[in-house]
Amino acid sequence: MSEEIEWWEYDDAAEMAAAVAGDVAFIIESAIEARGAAVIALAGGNTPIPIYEKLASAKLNWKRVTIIPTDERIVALGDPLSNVTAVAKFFLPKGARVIPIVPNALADYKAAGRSADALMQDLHWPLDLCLLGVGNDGHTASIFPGPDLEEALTSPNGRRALGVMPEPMPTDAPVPRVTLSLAAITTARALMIAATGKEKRSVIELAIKQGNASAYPIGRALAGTELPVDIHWAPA
Ligand SMILES: O=C(O)[C@H](O)[C@@H](O)[C@H](O)[C@H](O)COP(=O)(O)O
Repeated sequence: MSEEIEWWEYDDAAEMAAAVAGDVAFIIESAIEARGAAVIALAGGNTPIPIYEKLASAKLNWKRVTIIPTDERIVALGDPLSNVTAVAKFFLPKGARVIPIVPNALADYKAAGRSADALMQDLHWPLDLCLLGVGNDGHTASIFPGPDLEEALTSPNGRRALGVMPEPMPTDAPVPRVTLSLAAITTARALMIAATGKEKRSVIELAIKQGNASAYPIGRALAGTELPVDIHWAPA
């Protein structure tokens, strides 16, 4: 269980974006200083977009930064649902290496997961940062309830990614996914959550109370890390 969970509350999403972008920039700089490069995973979805906008204006040695999405919807690159496409828009022009974890929208989601996992073996682990989003149903990255939940939660450390068929399908993006495993998330050197709205806040609070017994994937992520975790929150 994370020893220290700290909530950071903001007046609005813009204020949150500026603060989180500042923290992420600091982590990237420190990693470059310590190891010559930074490898980070960034959440998909809509909430972090203003954060990425701010972060992209930071003066960093972007050529030394590798970015992967924490999870990807299995759609073609360039599709409006593609998480890496949204992230790449901000950071490719800066010179960062943005890696599509699902370069080809394979029909077999498990094969897509295996291919993402193979691709990730070439990266430097652990991640310097994993920035997580949360769904109103308590999912994080693409660790969703369904037939692959147990595998996502319990796969061993060396398994970085897997395919997931959410059940029920999330209505905003009803497609199978590839996600970082819980092990890949919780072994990151820094873990951060960015969420907005009362509903997500209540889910996270309940998940923290439930700890390792939580049915919410975000609860399992918080229970599975030893790191201090910052939860950044703003009203919707
Ligand atoms: O691909 C995805 O769906 C995301 O990576 C997912 O884990 C996201 O963080 C939450 O669903 C919150 O999404 P919103 O920020 O859009 O509410």
